[in-house]
Amino acid sequence: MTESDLPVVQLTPGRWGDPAHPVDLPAAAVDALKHLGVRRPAAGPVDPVDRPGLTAEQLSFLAGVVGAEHVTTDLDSRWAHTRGYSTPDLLRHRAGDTSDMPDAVVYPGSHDEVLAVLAACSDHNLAVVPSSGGTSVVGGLAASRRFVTVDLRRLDQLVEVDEVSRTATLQAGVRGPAAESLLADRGYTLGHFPQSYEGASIGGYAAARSSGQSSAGYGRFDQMVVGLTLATPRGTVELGRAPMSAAGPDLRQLVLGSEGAFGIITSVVVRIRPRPTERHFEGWRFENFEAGLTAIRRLAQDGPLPTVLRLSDEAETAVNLADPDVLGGGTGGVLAIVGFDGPYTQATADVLTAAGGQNVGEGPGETWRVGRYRAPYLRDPLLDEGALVETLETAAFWSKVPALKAAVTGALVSSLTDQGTPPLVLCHVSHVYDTGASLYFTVISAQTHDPIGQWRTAKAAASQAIAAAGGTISHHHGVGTDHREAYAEEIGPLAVEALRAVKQVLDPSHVLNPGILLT
Ligand SMILES: Cc1cc2nc3c(=O)[nH]c(=O)nc-3n(C[C@H](O)[C@H](O)[C@H](O)COP(=O)(O)OP(=O)(O)OC[C@H]3O[C@@H](n4cnc5c(N)ncnc54)[C@H](O)[C@@H]3O)c2cc1C
Repeated sequence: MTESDLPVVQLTPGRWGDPAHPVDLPAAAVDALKHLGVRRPAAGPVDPVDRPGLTAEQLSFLAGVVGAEHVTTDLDSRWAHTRGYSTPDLLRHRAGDTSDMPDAVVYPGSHDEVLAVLAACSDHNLAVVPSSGGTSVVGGLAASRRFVTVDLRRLDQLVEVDEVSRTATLQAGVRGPAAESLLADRGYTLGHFPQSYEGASIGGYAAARSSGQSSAGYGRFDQMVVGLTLATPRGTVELGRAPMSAAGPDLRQLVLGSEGAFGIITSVVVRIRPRPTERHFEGWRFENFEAGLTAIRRLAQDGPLPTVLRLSDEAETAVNLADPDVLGGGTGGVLAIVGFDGPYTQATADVLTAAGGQNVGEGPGETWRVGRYRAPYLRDPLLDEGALVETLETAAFWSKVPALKAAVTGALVSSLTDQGTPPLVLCHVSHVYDTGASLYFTVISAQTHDPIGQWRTAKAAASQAIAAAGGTISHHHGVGTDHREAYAEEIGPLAVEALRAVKQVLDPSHVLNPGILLT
């Protein structure tokens, strides 16, 4: 089975993934939670109580644009569009917290309808939050004032494939598996497989600068985009006349990562590649994280890079691999996953061997490949048991990666231990470049009586550690509302002012995603 065979999952609010295929916690995990002092909460989820919103009559101007059947104000639709899938989002959902609920959901069916919705909302001073897949984990779907959600799911077409240039034009609402399936019918792949693949969409990948698990071979999503169309309250911006250009700054890069603050991306032109005819995934064992880091840096800098390259630290290796025999019968050590779309590259294996790696075969690689979209399903049963579980990510230049890892781990451990809930912190290198890499952390501890505040405190400590150690506040999740202040500090006041000036031109009424990306 490949990614093009996977179905689009209709996400249910407040729980990740396909409700028809939940994941039970393995017994070993339940035991581990006891060691962390995790206790099942007494109270269960609370149903949301509707709060007075805008009425259908007040929103009739939207019905005039998209048709009454494409504007909804009912509680179920609005609740389903309330926030995304960070752990604080899920906890607020369980608490029945409707404070960030949209007043309506609008489903435009074309670029022109998106333009008309934006113009109408500007005229009525009504804030707009675009939603493509709705999988944001950085508070990217919760505006700071009353808003309508513009759900782009009706923009679900593969518009064009240019086989000579190897590009495809995809509309913003095409979800990951649908894009892959549409391209597979023509013999192509996009090669973009984030762990949220089952639910996330083309528009969200572009808006939040997503990076997929095959980034070593296919690149980040922003590297795949060669053109895009942006609807703004003032009209259309079309970018990407040629693959590369020296005609001024590359404005595509200004839109990529703008998270709906400058406009709504309605379609993108992406680079595509022929579908691979074979795939191989295998595990490599290294004595410790530092040795593994040196090995994967060699591949990233001197090649040849495989398609998938990730390296777990000791803690993550121990948790993910219940069977130590998988690591060649050795005790301890760390595991790297190395995947190839296309023929196996012996030269890659030679570099890893020369750097002290031991090939432990296809078993761990296949286990990872088969389970890679199931891992996030574990979060909900962990929360049910009373665990606090959340992830965060960052990136830095290679020379700073070891100190960054130590600083973030230390900050999380001290903050959560100080709160009486010592955590387990797992880490892996998730994406590599010739100049640096990204680190992805998973944190598990018992919940306090206020798990949202508990995580806010721990995340603040981690964010400070990231800044002090020279990392970025986000490698691929984006800014949203959660990282807004840290992002402003990272780029400095003059750069923030420049972004505000761009917003002022494109969105003079400030209706687009207020409070997201920028204050
Ligand atoms: C379990 C899980 C695993 C994840 N794994 C990964 C991963 O491996 N890699 C990764 O990169 N991310 C990952 N994410 C984060 C998330 O999936 C990505 O940020 C993704 O790019 C969001 O896509 P989306 O279509 O769901 O966007 P949305 O959540 O709908 O939107 C994201 C932001 O962009 C804005 N926006 C949405 N559509 C548009 C548009 N068309 N034009 C302008 N602005 C728009 C929204 O208002 C919001 O601020 C994960 C999330 C979860 C829950």
